[in-house]
Amino acid sequence: MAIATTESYAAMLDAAKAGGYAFPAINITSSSSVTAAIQGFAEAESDGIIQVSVGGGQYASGSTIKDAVVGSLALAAYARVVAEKYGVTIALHTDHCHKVYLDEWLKPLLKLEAESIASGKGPIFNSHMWDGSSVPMDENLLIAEELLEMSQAADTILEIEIGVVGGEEDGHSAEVNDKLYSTPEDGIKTIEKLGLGEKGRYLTAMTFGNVHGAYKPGAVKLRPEILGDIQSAAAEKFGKDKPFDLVFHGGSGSTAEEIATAVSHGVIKMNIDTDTQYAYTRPVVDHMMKNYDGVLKVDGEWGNKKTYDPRAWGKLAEAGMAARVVEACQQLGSAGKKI
Ligand SMILES: O=C(CO)COP(=O)(O)O
Ligand SMILES: O=C[C@H](O)COP(=O)(O)O
Ligand SMILES: [Zn+2]
Ligand SMILES: [Zn+2]
Repeated sequence: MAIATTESYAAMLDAAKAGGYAFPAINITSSSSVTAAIQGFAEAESDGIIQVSVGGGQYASGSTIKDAVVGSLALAAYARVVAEKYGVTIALHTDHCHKVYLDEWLKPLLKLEAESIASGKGPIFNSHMWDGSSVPMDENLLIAEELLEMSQAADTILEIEIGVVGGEEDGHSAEVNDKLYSTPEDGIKTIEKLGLGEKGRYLTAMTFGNVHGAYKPGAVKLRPEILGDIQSAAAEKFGKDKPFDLVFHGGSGSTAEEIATAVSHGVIKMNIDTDTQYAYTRPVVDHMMKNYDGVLKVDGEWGNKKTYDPRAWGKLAEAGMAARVVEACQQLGSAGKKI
């Protein structure tokens, strides 16, 4: 088992929908965080999803280079090689692509993937997100329709955002307003434009108060039951039970109950970044503080190479992040679920 194929990714998503569980989708930005996420999935005996944001791709290309396509391809290539060693299937995804990044990031990736398919090779990523939250709904769906067509040529699944996820994502900050909560009308409009799979499979991030980042309890009002209302209205209109394959953004800091309710309404992918970032950094801070006079050359001493070797603290970081991935798999019900 290794990086998902088109078929095995579809099987993962179908199994999650039928089985009432969801996969964590973990943001990765470096070879070390790719390893950490996959290690976590392996420890949980769970298949999973890793994803690159435009900022993550820029960083991975080299912080002075900032080429999101190069960095995304580099992370995918690294993941493809190392994932072979872990007994789980990992899907590769790209996260929020706003309109301003379509031409420099998502469309070039989709074109490269279509070429790869046309020449008989497999896809590179398994799915990509178009984030139309900063344009009017009609334009969001129009662009989604175009990208869904491109996704078919690339053999990838498209994720869309209906409503607005709050907080920040690569410089895009959303104001807290009623768009944080999607409506049944939004759901019906989406299916009227994009169909029920016959134009290509898509995942939908319907918003229910989601916010990127982690906040003190009470600051974020998640209303996951909204997802049930949207699924029911669409089911009644189009005659298909739970027609949406839903995505939960801003997974960090959510309670087990909020997660369970969202999953019960058809969430099959939950994005986690802030909590896994913290889980990666926390053990490094601990290591540096405990080994202060080893990682530093204090008072003319020579420090201790064994403590400042980046592998010494890197593996602690990876273990910390992996443990948070295991927790996510347990909360989402994907632990022990492998295709
Ligand atoms: O939604 C996310 C990535 O798209 C992650 O959100 P958090 O950082 O709140 O976990
Ligand atoms: O969009 C939210 C994800 O956490 C990605 O974050 P980023 O844009 O800072 O890389
Ligand atoms: Zn968004
Ligand atoms: Zn998000």
